[in-house]
Amino acid sequence: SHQHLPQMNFRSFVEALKEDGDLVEINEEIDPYLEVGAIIRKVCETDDKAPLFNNLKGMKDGLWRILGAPASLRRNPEQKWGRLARHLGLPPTASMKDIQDKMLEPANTTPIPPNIVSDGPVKENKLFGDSFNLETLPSPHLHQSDGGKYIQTYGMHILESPDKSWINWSIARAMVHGPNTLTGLVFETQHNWQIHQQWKKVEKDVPWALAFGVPPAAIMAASMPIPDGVTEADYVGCLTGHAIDLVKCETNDLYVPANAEIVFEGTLSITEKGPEGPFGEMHGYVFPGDTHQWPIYTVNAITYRNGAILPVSNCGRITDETHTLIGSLAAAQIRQELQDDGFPIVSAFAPFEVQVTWVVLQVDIEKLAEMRISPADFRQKIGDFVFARKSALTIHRLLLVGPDIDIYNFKDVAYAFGTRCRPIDDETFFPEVRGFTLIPYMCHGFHNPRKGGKIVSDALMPSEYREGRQNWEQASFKHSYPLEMQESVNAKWSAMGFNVEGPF
Ligand SMILES: Cc1cc2c3c(c1C)C(C)(C)C[C@@H](O)N3c1c(nc(O)[nH]c1=O)N2C[C@H](O)[C@H](O)[C@H](O)COP(=O)(O)O
Ligand SMILES: [K+]
Ligand SMILES: [Mn+2]
Repeated sequence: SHQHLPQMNFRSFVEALKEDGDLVEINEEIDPYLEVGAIIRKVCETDDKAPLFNNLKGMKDGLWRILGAPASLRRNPEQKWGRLARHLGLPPTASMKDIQDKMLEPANTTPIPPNIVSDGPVKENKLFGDSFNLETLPSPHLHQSDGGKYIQTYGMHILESPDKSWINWSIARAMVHGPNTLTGLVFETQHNWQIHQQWKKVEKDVPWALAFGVPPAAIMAASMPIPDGVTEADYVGCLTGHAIDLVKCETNDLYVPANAEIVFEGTLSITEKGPEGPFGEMHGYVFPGDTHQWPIYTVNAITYRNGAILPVSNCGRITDETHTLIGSLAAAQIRQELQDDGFPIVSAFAPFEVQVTWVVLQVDIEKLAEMRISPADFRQKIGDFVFARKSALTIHRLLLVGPDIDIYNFKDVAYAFGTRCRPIDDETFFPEVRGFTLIPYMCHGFHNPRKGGKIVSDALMPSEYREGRQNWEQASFKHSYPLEMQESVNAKWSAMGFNVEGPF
């Protein structure tokens, strides 16, 4: 198949999906009120092709088409992660481990700063002041009980620290608030919150840009909790091997990807707030009427490409971008930080079946045995380290497993959790650490919504701690029969008349 260069722009990414047969173009008129959302939601729940809506009710002056489910799953098990792989120029058969390893390549390497250009496709059309109205643009109303039209679910917020030492790119939701205003989450410990705090100190509203349809490698970095102070643009340069082209905004001194589909330019208020939410979120719930006050973004200008495409993530029940990206990339970053601190962790993944509220950590049991550490001490050390870090903001359980478990296969994870982790005695509780309020058992549960509710569950067994080995065999086809027996049975499987399908 075509070996794609790292996707340096959103359009070639959409073309790659089309070439892969992973795109459904919808040219009949679709209503951005619920109909777009319903189609994207069904795509996410059935791992179907990405929908490209070319004819939205209310489209005007080329604003806008919509691409749904930009980084959700493919049904074909050989290409389960293909849509994510295409974000990074990896082959569509890449594994999640390949994708996480690729996203960690720039860690601890020299950054490749962006390339400043004077023009680009994103400058093909420009609207200023009252020549646009966010309330009449075809912004999608994604879930029936959402508090507003969530125009921003897969765009990239661009914020610069007052001292210009740090430019952060990140995804955070935002909904239409007025003709030229949005309200959106600015969540404590996130980098948009950290920078917002810095501008509060200098008592100035935050210069802001929101770029939609950015180079796919950029939106992956925007979704990843890379370290405080690291400029995502430099990280993306490492990721793709070449400097990313940026062009200056019309109305402020921020820079945006020159080939972005759409850019909003404006300010993020340090004083004004407005009603935001509820929103059908990453854990699969909407609590009708659950509206809160969050900061107001003011849009002063819109620039956009001809035929501009707005990418939309309609999140909720699995599987969508909040699972494939928030879970997987937080897990990758947690792995990196544990390894940098000398912990014997091989890989990490947030299972979709628990709406990415856990991270499963694969432990190198030979190294673990050399540490001569008790289970209680190891759990305490790991929990104290991880739960104090921003990268684990969204994670409430760490599950420790040995080498015979495929952490990307929940059947394997549940098998280990259900049989090797003795409730109470093999678990360590963390009631004092920062909690993730978005999880329903936090914000709508019985207890403190901001603190505690985190745990390390240990599915490592005594022989793994003491001898660095597993003193059992799985009673399974792969582990209870000599390899030649497995091979001979597999060789004659279909001839015997068994179903040729199957994971073997
Ligand atoms: C991929 C993706 C990531 C996020 C979100 C979405 C998608 C699709 C929404 C669909 C919009 C839903 C919303 O929950 N959302 C979201 C969010 N983080 C927030 O603080 N607030 C949010 O509203 N992240 C996660 C953040 O993007 C990551 O935590 C990232 O690490 C942040 O960047 P940084 O602060 O570390 O630089
Ligand atoms: K980020
Ligand atoms: Mn960041």
